[in-house]
Amino acid sequence: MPGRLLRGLWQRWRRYKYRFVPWIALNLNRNPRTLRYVPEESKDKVISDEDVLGTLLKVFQALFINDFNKQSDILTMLPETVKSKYHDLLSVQHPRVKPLEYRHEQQNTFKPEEILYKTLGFSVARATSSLISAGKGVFVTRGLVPKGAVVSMYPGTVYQKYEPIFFQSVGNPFIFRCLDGVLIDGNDKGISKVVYRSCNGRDRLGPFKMSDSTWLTSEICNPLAVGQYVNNCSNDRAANVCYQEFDVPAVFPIELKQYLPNIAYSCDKQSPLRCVILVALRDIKQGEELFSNYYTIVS
Ligand SMILES: C[S@@+](CC[C@H](N)C(=O)[O-])C[C@H]1O[C@@H](n2cnc3c(N)ncnc32)[C@H](O)[C@@H]1O
Repeated sequence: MPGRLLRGLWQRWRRYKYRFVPWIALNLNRNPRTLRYVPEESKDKVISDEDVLGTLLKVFQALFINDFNKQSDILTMLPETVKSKYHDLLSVQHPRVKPLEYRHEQQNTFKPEEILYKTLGFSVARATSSLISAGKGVFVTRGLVPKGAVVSMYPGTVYQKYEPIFFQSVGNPFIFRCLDGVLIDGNDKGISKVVYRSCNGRDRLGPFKMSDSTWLTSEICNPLAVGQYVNNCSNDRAANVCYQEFDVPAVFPIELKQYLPNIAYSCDKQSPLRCVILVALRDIKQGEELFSNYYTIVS
């Protein structure tokens, strides 16, 4: 009898794909309604990888064009076809400025949040959570997030299952666990910050940055990279976003990698870079706080 019970518990634990380990240990019994069930791993995705890629490229391209006068080192290294694509995009967005003059002109750049709003029709930012003693949260500061939109990204260092994370994980509520056991450390302080910065420096290829580290500062270049601050839903605050994993394809433009807020802990070139994005589960209005579901059960 105890054997059957233990086996049952073990099977349930194996099916249980936890997201935030310390949080689950403390809160599972208190908040049973915050569990999210998905039928099988392959059905965990709410939107297609193509849609995720399309949105990221759209936002990153807009950020790149907005930063155009700071991108000259990168532009000189790009093939002519790619350069002319950006010049075309630039002339559509700034019709009165000739591309060659552009680098020398004082460009009127917009803030990244403004670019996000112009590109996707909404912006998001961190602020004190509407939940008592939940610290910071993430809010829709402008516009409307339509159902199915990529609303945020979960930044951080990506660890494969077998890589050492013990010291970074002690007392760290920002460790996110993917369905396949890959971990993402989204803490912007302490040892986690040092590790991310060091990996970011390691992977730089001349003028090409392979990831963005500005999410560790108050001047964020990629305005989507605030997903680690999204709080967990509760019995009276239903989840309005969910996590979705996304592996960056090999065809991802090298000049746009500077906006990816994730980096691999070890430089194993075999596996694609894992990112986690947050997708809106319904239309989310200006002023609303984002709530995700920290627990996912795959049955
Ligand atoms: C990934 S962090 C989220 C960001 C956090 N609010 C902050 O300001 O650092 C997870 C932590 O946020 C807090 N948190 C998340 N959801 C919560 C909720 N529904 N109620 C209270 N605290 C919450 C818990 O302290 C949890 O360990």
